[in-house]
Amino acid sequence: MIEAKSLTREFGALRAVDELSFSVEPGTVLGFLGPNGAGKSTTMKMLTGFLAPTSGTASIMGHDIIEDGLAARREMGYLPEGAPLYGELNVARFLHFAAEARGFRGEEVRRRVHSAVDRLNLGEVMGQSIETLSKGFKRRVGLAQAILHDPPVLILDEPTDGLDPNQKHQVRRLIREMSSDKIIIVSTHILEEVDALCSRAMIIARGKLLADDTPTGLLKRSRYHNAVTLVLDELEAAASRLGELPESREVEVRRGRLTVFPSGKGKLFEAVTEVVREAGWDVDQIQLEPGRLDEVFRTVTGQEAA
Ligand SMILES: Nc1ncnc2c1ncn2[C@@H]1O[C@H](COP(=O)(O)OP(=O)(O)OP(=O)(O)O)[C@@H](O)[C@H]1O
Repeated sequence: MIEAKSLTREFGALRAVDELSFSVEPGTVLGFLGPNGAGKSTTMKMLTGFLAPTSGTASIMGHDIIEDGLAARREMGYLPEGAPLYGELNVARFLHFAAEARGFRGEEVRRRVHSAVDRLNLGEVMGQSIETLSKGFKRRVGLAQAILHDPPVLILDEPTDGLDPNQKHQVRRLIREMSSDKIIIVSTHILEEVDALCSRAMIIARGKLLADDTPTGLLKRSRYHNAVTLVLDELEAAASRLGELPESREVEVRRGRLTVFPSGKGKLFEAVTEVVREAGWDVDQIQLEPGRLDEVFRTVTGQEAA
């Protein structure tokens, strides 16, 4: 498992990561979620040994990142922010080099590279230098490098950044496939990624851990959790009629939509559909809301935008 204990990093007067403590078990895809500058990349750099903590430490599969850094790094694959190093190398050469640096030799190097190339669909760019690749291919080469040695821990800094929708889907599927027995930490500011990928999410802002929950648990914190939203022509009439229901606490009309919030008494969705049927309104859409992550994110981080 991974265990971080009061992990802290200062840059001069700035405390980029502030006493972060958490533990993660295998079988988890943990999302680091936070606004720009929250400290996500800095935390990942400390876990992977690229940056020394100012104080605190962490252990990776029992190896302390400070006392036993090399053993800790052997257990990890790391996709840093941006492009892989050595832009002048072609993809095949870079991946062979990375496999050799991981200690593989001969046929095993070819087997490892072939398997990673296959999983990330890199066949067509093997002879191309990394610096001439599109952003999406660069990310996927970086990801191939991170999974070459099939490590139990993967630390992936914005793995889907720069990918088109098809590639995003493919990379998320790969991460999910690998997740059953690994610890995978991904950083993102894409909220849909949390829902699509993560079994647990930590919201970080200004270096501090502000929430640590499952995606469903985060959605439950939303004021829209279990609210009912309707799109219909008779907005005003519906707002006043539905606002009187004992099952409703409040109604909100925004951008042509009417949302009814639950009072906690009885079943709101059933009560609303009953009134709609009786009144004979022409309803285009009706939805029981799971909750809205963007609103939870704004509330938790106290900021306006993700
Ligand atoms: N080497 C450095 N020197 C000085 N300040 C730094 C350094 N690296 C990071 N910082 C600062 O530390 C804070 C946290 O940065 P970090 O890159 O960890 O944030 P992040 O959550 O990954 O943001 P983003 O989502 O934009 O990648 C920021 O204010 C950043 O400017």
